[in-house]
Amino acid sequence: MKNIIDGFLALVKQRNDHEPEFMQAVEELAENVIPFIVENERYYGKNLLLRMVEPERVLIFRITWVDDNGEIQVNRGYRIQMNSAIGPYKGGLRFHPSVNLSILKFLAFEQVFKNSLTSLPMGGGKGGSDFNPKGKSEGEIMRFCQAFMSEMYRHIGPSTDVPAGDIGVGAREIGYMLGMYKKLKNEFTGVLTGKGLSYGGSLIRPEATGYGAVYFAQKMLETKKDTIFGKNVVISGSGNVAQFAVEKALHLGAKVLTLSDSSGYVYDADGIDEEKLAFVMKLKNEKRGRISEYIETYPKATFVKGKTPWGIKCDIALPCATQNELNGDDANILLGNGCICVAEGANMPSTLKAVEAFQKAKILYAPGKASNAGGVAVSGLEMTQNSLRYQWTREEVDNKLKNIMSDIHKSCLKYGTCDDGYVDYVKGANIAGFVKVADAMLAQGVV
Ligand SMILES: NC(=O)C1=CN([C@@H]2O[C@H](COP(=O)(O)OP(=O)(O)OC[C@H]3O[C@@H](n4cnc5c(N)ncnc54)[C@H](OP(=O)(O)O)[C@@H]3O)[C@@H](O)[C@H]2O)C=CC1
Ligand SMILES: O=C(O)CCC(=O)C(=O)O
Repeated sequence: MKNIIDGFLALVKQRNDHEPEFMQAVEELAENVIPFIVENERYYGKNLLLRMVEPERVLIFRITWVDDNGEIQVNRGYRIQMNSAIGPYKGGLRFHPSVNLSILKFLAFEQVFKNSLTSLPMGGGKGGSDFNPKGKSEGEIMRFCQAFMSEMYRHIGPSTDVPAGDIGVGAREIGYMLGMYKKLKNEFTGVLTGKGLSYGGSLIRPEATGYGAVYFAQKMLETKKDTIFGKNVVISGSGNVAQFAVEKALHLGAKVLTLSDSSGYVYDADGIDEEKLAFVMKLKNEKRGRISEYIETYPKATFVKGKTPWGIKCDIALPCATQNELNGDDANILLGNGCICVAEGANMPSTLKAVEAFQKAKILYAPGKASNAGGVAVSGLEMTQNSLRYQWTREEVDNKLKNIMSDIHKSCLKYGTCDDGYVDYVKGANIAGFVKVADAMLAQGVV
């Protein structure tokens, strides 16, 4: 089996050399899916995985815009239309200086299986730009978003490709992009999700990824007859996903000890409560400040510059910042400190070595494609509401989100429960995600 997997990975690497993040995501999936394909005649010999690692379409385009000093700026835009077997391409847009083809291809690849797990009819895609929103004025952000959409509108549509937010793209940016799309196409459709409530957005979409990750952690703990109540939780990031992971963890009676951004982390031994969370939301979403400013208002907390929070003793860790933010050494420190559960809010935040360590220790460990699927799931529900020209209540959407997270958890149990009872959530998510996409591809022929 190892030879088959190695041979497959060598072939993929040949075509995608210099794309380490993409290869990491492919390797993690291939380890589980290739043995499954070999054991199942229905999927064997059809080159399904080889087809899935090749994007259906990669769009790379120039974005030009004028900054506040009148200088012409040039950025690179991307949209990876990875797989449309089960529905229109669906996935976020990331605006961050680190954005490149490898990062967006790994995100688009993971999105295919994540979207499949939600059981909603959504294919997988991802896009973005190397534009850095930090320090930009409101006018610059708007002009950049308009310039981005002035090319992207040709390639998307409510039944073709439906982008949303990701790092650096929230409701503000989605609003500016929708405005431009509407102007160019002269139509009001649900072509983007994560919209504001007054123009077709869904209740609970901002909360969905963070809430969903905590719902998933809760489901994992239930398998051990445990709950999140009273647990110490360490969270990284302080953006959309992290903020609502804190909120739901607090609702369920946990104590949250940390938050972070790319400059370091804050540790608050007294716990980040509702009031402190409201401060962080204002700091990050309105003032667009740095997490280090937390200690100016809450001086009992400490700020640790340039470090990640994994050294803080906890029961549960929720990485909610970015890819590869938690390495093998971090994983061993968490395990040494008694951590029993890791649910990823971010996409691929744990390196392969970290995943290996969690699995070897047999703790509850959920990969992002399962535990952070709540965001795209509610995006799918936003698409449904747009098609119906209707808006469900907060409770209705939250209940649907809970049910979807619970069903994803069941799918992981179905395909990931080992002979000794240990649940390999990575295997479960990879195979469950694969099956639906593979069945659709088989039904649609070689296209
Ligand atoms: N939004 C969503 O619905 C979904 C998001 N995700 C994933 O969740 C993660 C967070 O996304 P989201 O909260 O939306 O994004 P935001 O832009 O709202 O927040 C990102 C957070 O991560 C931090 N961060 C970004 N890059 C780095 C880095 N290189 N090192 C350390 N910290 C970093 C940011 O700090 P700083 O401000 O300093 O850059 C910020 O605190 C991403 O992996 C994303 O792909 C997954 C599913 C859905
Ligand atoms: O809501 C969406 O369409 C995409 C969310 C996303 O980018 C993700 O799940 O990583």
